[in-house]
Amino acid sequence: MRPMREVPLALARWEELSRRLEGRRVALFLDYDGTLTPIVPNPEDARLSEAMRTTLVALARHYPVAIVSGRDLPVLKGFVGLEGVFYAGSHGFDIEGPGGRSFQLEEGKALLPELDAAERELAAGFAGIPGARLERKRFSVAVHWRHVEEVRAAEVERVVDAVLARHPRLRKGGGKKVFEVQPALDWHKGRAVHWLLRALGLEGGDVLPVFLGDDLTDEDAFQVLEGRGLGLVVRGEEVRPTAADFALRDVEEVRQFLERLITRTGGTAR
Ligand SMILES: O=P(O)(O)OC[C@H]1O[C@H](O[C@H]2O[C@H](CO)[C@@H](O)[C@H](O)[C@H]2O)[C@H](O)[C@@H](O)[C@@H]1O
Repeated sequence: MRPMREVPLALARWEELSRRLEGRRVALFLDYDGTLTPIVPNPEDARLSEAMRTTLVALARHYPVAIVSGRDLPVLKGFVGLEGVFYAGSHGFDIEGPGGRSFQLEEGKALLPELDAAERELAAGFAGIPGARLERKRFSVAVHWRHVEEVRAAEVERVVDAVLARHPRLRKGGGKKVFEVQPALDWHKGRAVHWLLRALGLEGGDVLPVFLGDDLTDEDAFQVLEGRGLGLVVRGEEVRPTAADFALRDVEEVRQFLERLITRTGGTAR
């Protein structure tokens, strides 16, 4: 891990980066919010731009592509809406892989009634906090506090912690002005990337998995790929430490990076 600002910018170091791709079969794993779409005030407004959609269509012709997100799987598929791309929702607990193969973590399914109970308790707890908003995904409940008054933000976390104290088999994750209440299991985006690589028959040493993401939950994937693949962090204004190898400044740089992958000479198509 190193400070975000010390991570070299991918586009500025393109020659060096593209040498690491040479002779390898590249597989792409892309986060959604903050990576393919800019962060916006309301989750339902985070729509893919036409430019990014066009880029993804071309990308998927050249490389295996999976979108790995904290979003609910059906919502994610609806937003992206592309065939020939694989999808992992609920932070990797709910996957739609190649050949119609799907995966839902069994231990996670067993905890769904507990998640339902926590969701009800969270809703009751937030009744008195204007701006707090719940977003239910199959395997997690996002507690958005972006629209909560600054002075009351700590109250949101207290409600989440109180609910979790009654549900020790659930845990709290973090993100951009959001807490995620999810099964306390050893499963995350990095494990989902492994599952997808296996399902795609891409476990060999000639394969280079490349993960692009902007948030804390993407760090699990960067760590899993350390020494094995490449991690690119979309850094925005953030200053936290990261395990990523390279950085991109924003969503537009993500698109430019993906375009370079499409057009690079000697690229290893699938
Ligand atoms: O793993 P991701 O694809 O990055 O999803 C992470 C969470 O993203 C969404 O929330 C965040 O983006 C919203 C839209 O820009 C923003 O309004 C919100 O404040 C952010 O926290 C999504 O709503 C969550 O379900 C995802 O887990």
